[in-house]
Amino acid sequence: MTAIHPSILSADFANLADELARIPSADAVHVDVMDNHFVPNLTIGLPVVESIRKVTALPLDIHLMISDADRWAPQYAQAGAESVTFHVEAAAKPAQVARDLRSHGAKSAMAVKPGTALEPHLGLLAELDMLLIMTVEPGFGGQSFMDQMLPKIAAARKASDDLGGRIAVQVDGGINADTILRAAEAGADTFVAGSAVYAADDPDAAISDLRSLIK
Ligand SMILES: O=C(CO)[C@@H](O)[C@H](O)COP(=O)(O)O
Repeated sequence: MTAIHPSILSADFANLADELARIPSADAVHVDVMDNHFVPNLTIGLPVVESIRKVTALPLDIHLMISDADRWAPQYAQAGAESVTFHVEAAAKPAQVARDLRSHGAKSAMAVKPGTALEPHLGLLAELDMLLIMTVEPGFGGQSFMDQMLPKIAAARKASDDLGGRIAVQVDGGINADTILRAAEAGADTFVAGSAVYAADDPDAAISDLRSLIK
């Protein structure tokens, strides 16, 4: 099973309800929360996520690019997110964060930046439902896919398969018609696409086009 999660980072933030209505076939909406501390960019926080929850029936896939994930992550689960991704680099007790997310009814996911090795953190897999392999430096949309992350995607796939394939392998950054197949062949099954979807005249058609490339 594969899934396409459009990132609203490339959408019009002044018209989010309309922008969400343009992607009815998305498997989930990817919401990038940035604090200008963990990453050098500032986007939205909890109140906006709560408002988004009210205007779309699509599942919310929250990607926290914020410091102190231990404190904030559970609140996004309480806001109705289907999944909450925290960065392992930003969590003091990642296993506890993952448990907290699940206890609030959300899937728990852990992200690693391009420079962060995956192996030291594989002991957390039992607490996780998804691994996010960043394929750009987090912070901005419209960057180029880092091919050097392909082995890390493959390692995440193997780690998931060793546990029966239960854990989704998400990729985020530079996913478009030129790169999605490489990421899929390396083992990714969940694809975040921002500019490739929202720069298109018809974002929902762009989702279909991406889907057709990995079928
Ligand atoms: O988390 C991030 C960026 O840090 C992403 O979710 C971007 O929004 C993806 O945008 P594109 O690379 O697809 O334009």
